[in-house]
Amino acid sequence: MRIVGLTGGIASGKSTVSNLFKTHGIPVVDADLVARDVLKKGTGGWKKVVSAFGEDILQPDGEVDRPKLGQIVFSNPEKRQLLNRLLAPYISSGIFWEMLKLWMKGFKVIVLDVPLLFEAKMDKWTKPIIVVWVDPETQLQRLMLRDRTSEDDAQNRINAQMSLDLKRTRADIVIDNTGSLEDLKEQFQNVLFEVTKPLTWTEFGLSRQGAASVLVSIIVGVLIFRKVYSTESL
Ligand SMILES: CC(C)(COP(=O)(O)OP(=O)(O)OC[C@H]1O[C@@H](n2cnc3c(N)ncnc32)[C@H](O)[C@@H]1O)[C@@H](O)C(=O)NCCC(=O)NCCS
Ligand SMILES: Nc1ncnc2c1ncn2[C@@H]1O[C@H](COP(=O)(O)OP(=O)(O)OP(=O)(O)O)[C@@H](O)[C@H]1O
Repeated sequence: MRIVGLTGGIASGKSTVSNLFKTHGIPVVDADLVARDVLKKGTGGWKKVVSAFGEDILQPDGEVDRPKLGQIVFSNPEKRQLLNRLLAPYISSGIFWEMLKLWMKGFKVIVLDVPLLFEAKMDKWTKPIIVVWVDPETQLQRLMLRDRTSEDDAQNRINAQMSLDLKRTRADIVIDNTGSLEDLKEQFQNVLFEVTKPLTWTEFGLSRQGAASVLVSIIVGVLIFRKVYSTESL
């Protein structure tokens, strides 16, 4: 199985690119959605976060008040690191289960959309790594427009991540999303071509079909060995 890493900065356009992959039949594991699930009321992640941050971060219905928690962690690096530490094990196992489901369905190429791919050191599991880059001013404007936040809040969120310029140096493929959606779709065609190239032997071995071939080869090998051995001992 080929595990493609998709990352970038906040509001750089990862979800927009993810949607393009999905419309071309390539499944995407979205780390933001996994992170939402592990923070739902009553889950292990929720319990850890409530005991560390207190019940003040809860809405009247007991769910986490996400904007409120966001205000706290995006303006305070220590609290952000604490939240990351508490949720990281739940997020990684959530991503693993999503990948396993896709593996069992027989998908040969999947995309992991993880905003913190480098920060969480998950880049070592993915190849190629795609970074969706955007120029800083466009990023700020798109973030403020999408989340209807102030410039200060938006800048805090941007500063909470590794810089996009650094991320692009660690990419195999860079998508420059500063232009229009049409520009993006044009670049995406080349990306799709790269990502859907025939699998390498290692990638094939990691796919369900590859694992099944290895298993069948082992069974056939054992049967031949037993046949040869039993004829020889006659
Ligand atoms: C703080 C929370 C509650 C704020 O929720 P909110 O709904 O406002 O934002 P949302 O989850 O949609 O995230 C939006 C974007 O913020 C950025 N972001 C989220 N968490 C972090 C973080 N810990 N550090 C840096 N950037 C982050 C990502 O680019 C993400 O795409 C939420 O982001 C959260 O639980 N974060 C910790 C979990 C995490 O690390 N998520 C990233 C998945 S790898
Ligand atoms: N090329 C583009 N032209 C104009 N607007 C765009 C373009 N690409 C994305 N956008 C808009 O910019 C905003 C951010 O894009 P998107 O939500 O895809 O970013 P993201 O990287 O997934 O963000 P996050 O890290 O918060 O999940 C969205 O409102 C989206 O519609």
